[in-house]
Amino acid sequence: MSYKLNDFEVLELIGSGSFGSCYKVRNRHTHEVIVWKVIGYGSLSEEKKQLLVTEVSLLRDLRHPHIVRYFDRIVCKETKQLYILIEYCPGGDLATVIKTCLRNNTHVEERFVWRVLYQLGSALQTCHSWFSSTIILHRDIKPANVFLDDSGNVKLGDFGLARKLDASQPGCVETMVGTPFYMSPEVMKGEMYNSKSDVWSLGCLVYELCALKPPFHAQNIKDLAYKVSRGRFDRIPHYYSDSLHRVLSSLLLVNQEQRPSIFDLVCHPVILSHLPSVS
Ligand SMILES: CN(C)CCCNS(=O)(=O)c1cccc(Nc2nc(OCC3CCCCC3)c3[nH]cnc3n2)c1
Repeated sequence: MSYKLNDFEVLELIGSGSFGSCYKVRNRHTHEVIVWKVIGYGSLSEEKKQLLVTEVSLLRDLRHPHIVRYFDRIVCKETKQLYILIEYCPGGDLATVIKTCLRNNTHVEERFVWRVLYQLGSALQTCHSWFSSTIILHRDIKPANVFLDDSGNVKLGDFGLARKLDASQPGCVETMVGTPFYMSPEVMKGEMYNSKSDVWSLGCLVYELCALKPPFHAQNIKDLAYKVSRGRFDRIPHYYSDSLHRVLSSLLLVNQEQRPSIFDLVCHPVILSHLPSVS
């Protein structure tokens, strides 16, 4: 079914990003609450228009319980705006969770950390799977791109920088993308971004969820690159278990050959042992 703008009532602005603005809207007929991202494409460069087309086409292909669901898009030629209709996540984003912990001097429960690790790992497994004959690299995994539903489950969003890799030419896409603090050693060295770079970023995100700061931080990209290349970081706080520290240390191995794939991660016995028992 294709929608019209008038099928929706705007409830509130959730926030704005480099792409445009994000609104919470209600379907006037079904009363379903969703999000629409409004993107003005009139002044976009051809490259940015391509990024936009990429995000929409990727989201349409990706169906997973831990990836925000894409519903449809509406093009308004008069105003040169694209409305991307996406699943609303009432729990907000992990960036807000981290800020709240810092403000209240609290920390995230280990049970939740394992849940985030497994759920984002299974979302990335779908992206990195070959069955769809392409590999999708998210390339901008960060707390502000991970949202919570109303049951405390996480959903990976914002595939604006994602890229499809043709399975016949496996491996890589261009370099130097994503959040600098989460940039992997290989990307810092100017090598190609690949699926193990997403694994590194996942390790940085889960580390930050525990320590409330990224594993590698510096005042400038040169010092950051040096720290990342050495791969040394403080242990997560001692109220988190050694097994969690060991799993995070494996995701943050400088040598990408030694770093587990997303498939290794989601099948790892220690991850599976922390999943809620099915009653
Ligand atoms: C970076 N944040 C601190 C911004 C403050 C805004 N609060 S928040 O923590 O995101 C928040 C609060 C309440 C509900 C939601 N739900 C939500 N938000 C999305 O995107 C937010 C948008 C992302 C790009 C930058 C602007 C904000 C969704 N995208 C798909 N489903 C979405 N569901 C988010």
